Amino acid sequence: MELLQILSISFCFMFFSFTILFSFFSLLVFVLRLKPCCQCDVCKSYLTSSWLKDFSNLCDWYTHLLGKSPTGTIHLHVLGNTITANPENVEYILKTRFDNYPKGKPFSVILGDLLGRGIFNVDGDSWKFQRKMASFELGSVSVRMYAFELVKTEIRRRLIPLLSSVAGKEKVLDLQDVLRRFSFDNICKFSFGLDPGCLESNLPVSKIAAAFDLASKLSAERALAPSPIIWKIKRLLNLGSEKKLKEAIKLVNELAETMIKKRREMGFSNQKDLLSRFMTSINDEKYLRDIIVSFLLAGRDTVAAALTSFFWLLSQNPQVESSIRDELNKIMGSNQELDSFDALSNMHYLNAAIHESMRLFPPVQFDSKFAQEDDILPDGTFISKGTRVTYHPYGMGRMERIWGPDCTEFKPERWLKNGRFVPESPFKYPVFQGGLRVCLGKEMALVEMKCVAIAVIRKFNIRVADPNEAPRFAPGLTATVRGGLPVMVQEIN
Ligand code: HEM
Repeated sequence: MELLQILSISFCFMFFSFTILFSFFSLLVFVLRLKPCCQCDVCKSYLTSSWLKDFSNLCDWYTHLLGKSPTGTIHLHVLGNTITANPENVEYILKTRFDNYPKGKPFSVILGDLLGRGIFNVDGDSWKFQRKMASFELGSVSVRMYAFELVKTEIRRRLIPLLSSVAGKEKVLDLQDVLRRFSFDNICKFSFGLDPGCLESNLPVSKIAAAFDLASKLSAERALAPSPIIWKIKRLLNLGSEKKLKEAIKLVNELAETMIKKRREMGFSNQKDLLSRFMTSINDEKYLRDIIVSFLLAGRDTVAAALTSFFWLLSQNPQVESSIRDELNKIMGSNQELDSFDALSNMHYLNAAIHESMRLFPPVQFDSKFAQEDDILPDGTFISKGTRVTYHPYGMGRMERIWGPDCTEFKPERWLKNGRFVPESPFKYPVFQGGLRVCLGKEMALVEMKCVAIAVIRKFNIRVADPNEAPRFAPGLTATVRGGLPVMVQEIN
């Protein structure tokens, strides 16, 4: 007994000594890695957060710096991050030298606990395999029709009744929350054939949605730290935000496992959803869980973010809203509901308004890669091996040299030629990324956004409760407005 006690005391002593030594050593590495000698204004401003005096969003400050840079490229030395808003550089990174700019290990470590080996977090063969499977599924017309029907059902059964229930009642509704619930239900139905019912009229608390939100927020916050050492120590000691992250991921895992189990019980061989397709060729439960989580992330927050800023912009620009109404009246006549998928392709003005809205408010505001080898970007910027290279869709959408002097105005007309929508180069407008890893859900997302826009604009006037307040974003993997988007709803007679 005594021997056991002595052994356990010695073990505890050794464990704590090791932890303290490790923490001390890590702190030393952190201080050295911070490059305190970098006294440039940008780094000082980042470290002291003094940029907050002039800008309410980090991406607005970056946009300002990118606009001032003659090359459209800036450096945040303390983060080892080169940020560019130069379309030639973006094409070079995403297409020409794709192999030299993978997601890289630092990124996959930051998001690894949440995303595991899911498509967003891997390079090489594992990425190729998932991309091939998912693009086969998402690329076919029949699948888009299936998505169209699912979205229409969610609109008819849940979104419209919910908006009608608050219409004209002087009641403030958080539209961002409603849209997140809407897109969560859709992506779950589409990807897994299961309906979480988040947009039921009593707005139930969804454990998986809440755990998922917290996990993606805390994972994204890891990337904001000047050194990974801090969160790694916290993770090792299971402290603070890392403790919360671990708990949230545990819940996500449990619920994802339940989804896989349910799908198995229901049978998957004849189903149309993505999970069933993957289940026919993958037996590894952990891998299936990672795929599920990646698709939730891909399809939920992005669409909700895009629609939230779309309705904010419409409420600031009523002339755009009435031009959309005119187009809908012309194409749909007196029909309240869109009956044919093909009619969407004739709505050029609506398509232009949606693209224009994501130019100013891209759901993915920036995206980083890591250089495999030393390189020189087309604008002459030297990139050393291991550097984080970030392209910045938010900044790019607001660059005068790309979009002209009216770049900050919301003008769908800039996308139209003779009344027809004309797309832009994905490297000038990398909202869905571009090159070899271009978004696989782009067409589906556009269908979903158009269906919501049509249904809501034809039936309601949405007015933002505080129209003078510009969106302020919370740190996260996708753009999320702090405090949501409080709106008032009126039904059109
Ligand atoms: C407005 C909505 C959307 C936007 C703005 C958007 C944007 C993006 C961006 C920027 C990426 C690149 C991310 C990276 O590599 O780091 C991406 C990748 C991806 N997106 Fe989307 N997305 C949207 C909706 C969707 C939807 C609805 C789905 C699926 C149902 C989807 C599926 C994917 C997948 C699977 C990838 C990974 C592609 C790869 O790595 O090869 N996206 N998306």
